[in-house]
Amino acid sequence: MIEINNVSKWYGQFQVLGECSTRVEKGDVMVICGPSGSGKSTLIKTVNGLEPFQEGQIRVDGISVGAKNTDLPALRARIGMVFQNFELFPHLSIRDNLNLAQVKVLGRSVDEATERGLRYLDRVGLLAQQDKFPGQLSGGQQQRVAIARALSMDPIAMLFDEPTSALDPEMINEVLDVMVGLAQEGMTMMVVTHEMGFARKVANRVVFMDQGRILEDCSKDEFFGAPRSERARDFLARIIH
Ligand SMILES: Nc1ncnc2c1ncn2[C@@H]1O[C@H](COP(=O)(O)OP(=O)(O)OP(=O)(O)O)[C@@H](O)[C@H]1O
Repeated sequence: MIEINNVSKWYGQFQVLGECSTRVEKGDVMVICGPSGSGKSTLIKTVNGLEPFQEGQIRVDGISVGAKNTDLPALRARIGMVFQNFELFPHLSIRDNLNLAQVKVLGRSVDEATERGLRYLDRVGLLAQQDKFPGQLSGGQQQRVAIARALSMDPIAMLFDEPTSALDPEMINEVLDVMVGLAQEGMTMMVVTHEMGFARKVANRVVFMDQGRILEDCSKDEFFGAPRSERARDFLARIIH
């Protein structure tokens, strides 16, 4: 469903991604982990066209990403993305945050968009908040709205870029619980996270990155059991106590 082939990217002389290749099949839950600055966010953002790259190819459900004529709105309608900082529109109500892209990108009527948006808002437990504005919600609630907004576009896959790292500790689980539910329902997911508990619980694949390279691309059991690279062993030793 998502195919990343030999993708390289440079900022000037600095190579942020080096010949990265991996594949995500339907129903995969891939956790991407690695030290700070290893290129995880950059890699995930190349998948929906947010980060251009100089070499390699990416294909998402048959759409070629990075090619000059990529249909970015079509791509982003198929792939849901959830960011560290929620990226909700502060001046719009929660209901309108959920409606906007459905109406503008998918051409749904406001009634249809509202009906779908509220269904997903209910699913993340926030139906009662529909008239509020993002600033009136907690960080964990805002992130759940961001997930509901992405789901209301009927994505074929969801990308999560450190979705809990801007949250206070007591709010992390409410967001992870929604993500665990999605994974268990079979949603295809790529998740950049430091939450190794989440990875152990629901990932079926783990990619470990270091200095822009993919050093491990294996099953969860292989990764947590016996990672091949010394860098991954060091990383696990440092983050798992
Ligand atoms: N616009 C930019 N210009 C120059 N360098 C950049 C730019 N954006 C990111 N980088 C660098 O690219 C490297 C990879 O960044 P990236 O955010 O992808 O890493 P990451 O693994 O997601 O890190 P973290 O876990 O800290 O979020 C870092 O060294 C970062 O400083």
